[in-house]
Amino acid sequence: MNQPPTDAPQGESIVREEKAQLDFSEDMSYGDYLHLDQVLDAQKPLSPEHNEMLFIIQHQTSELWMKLMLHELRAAMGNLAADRLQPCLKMLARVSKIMEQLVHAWDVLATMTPPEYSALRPYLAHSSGFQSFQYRQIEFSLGNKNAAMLKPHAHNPARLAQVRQAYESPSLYDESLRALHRQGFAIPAEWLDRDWTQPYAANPGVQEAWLQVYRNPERYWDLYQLGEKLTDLEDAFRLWRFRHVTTVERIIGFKRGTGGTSGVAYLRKMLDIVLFPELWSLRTDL
Ligand code: HEM
Ligand SMILES: N[C@@H](CC(=O)c1ccccc1NC=O)C(=O)O
Repeated sequence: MNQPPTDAPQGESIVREEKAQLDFSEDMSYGDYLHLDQVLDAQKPLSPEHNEMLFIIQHQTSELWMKLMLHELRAAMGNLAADRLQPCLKMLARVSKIMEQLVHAWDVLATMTPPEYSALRPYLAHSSGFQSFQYRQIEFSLGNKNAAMLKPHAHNPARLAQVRQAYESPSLYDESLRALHRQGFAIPAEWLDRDWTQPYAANPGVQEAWLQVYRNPERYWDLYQLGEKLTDLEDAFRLWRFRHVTTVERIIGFKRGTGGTSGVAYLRKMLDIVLFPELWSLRTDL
């Protein structure tokens, strides 16, 4: 067997030589800064099941990533509204990477088998991801508006106000069309100022504007990049929806959801949603 040379620094001496800070009786430590006492004390299984820890941590980490996604999305929309395209593009790239991270996260949850989940499912009562107020804000910010989705938050006025804010505000795509207009593209007036609570409806004038951008990328480089960043984001979101419904089917089959929906059939309907329609349809005409 290979032995390390006798004069090689060992663990204890490495730490000593590096002069690492070791006393945190007065100083702020790693755990203090990150409030790990709170974060790591927030997993409270209700069942005796081993697999409930996976279920809780999967959802809590997803909610943390969603928190960052909303933070970036809001800032991206602020930059877009102020015609600061470059910072907006950088933030949208991060949002898509977070979404990709959440797509890959399904691999961890998919290690849970149907009998493992069935054992802890009764403890979930009627709670469901359907009631995620951060998820709903993301959907609304991306333009998937639906008044019925406000109802699960009615019992919590502060949360309801946050979700309603996203519901009543222009979406990322609405802001993109306003940016196109400010750069001289003919966007129909009713698409520039409308009742933002209504879902977006595709429009030939909007498609024509994007077509001009995609036919002249060098001339409209920023907007062309914006179009592709939006496409990246919708692409990643579609993958997330697909992994969700497939993971759900392999774990609970066609059982009704704890949130009261039909389950897989409901989630499959969500696969048909198109957030940025002209960015997809223009490709046929290029
Ligand atoms: C065993 C794992 C899971 C199962 C069986 C499951 C099942 C379901 C079902 C059946 C629904 C439809 C609503 C209902 O009636 O309950 C739903 C919705 C939802 N789930 Fe999951 N889910 C799982 C994991 C997750 C994870 C890890 C997340 C990530 C945060 C998540 C987020 C959501 C969201 C956001 C919705 C609402 C979707 C929408 O309205 O479009 N779910 N889930
Ligand atoms: N809707 C799921 C339950 C569920 O998945 C869930 C329950 C509580 C907290 C988060 C959940 N995740 C996503 O829907 C079910 O029907 O089994």
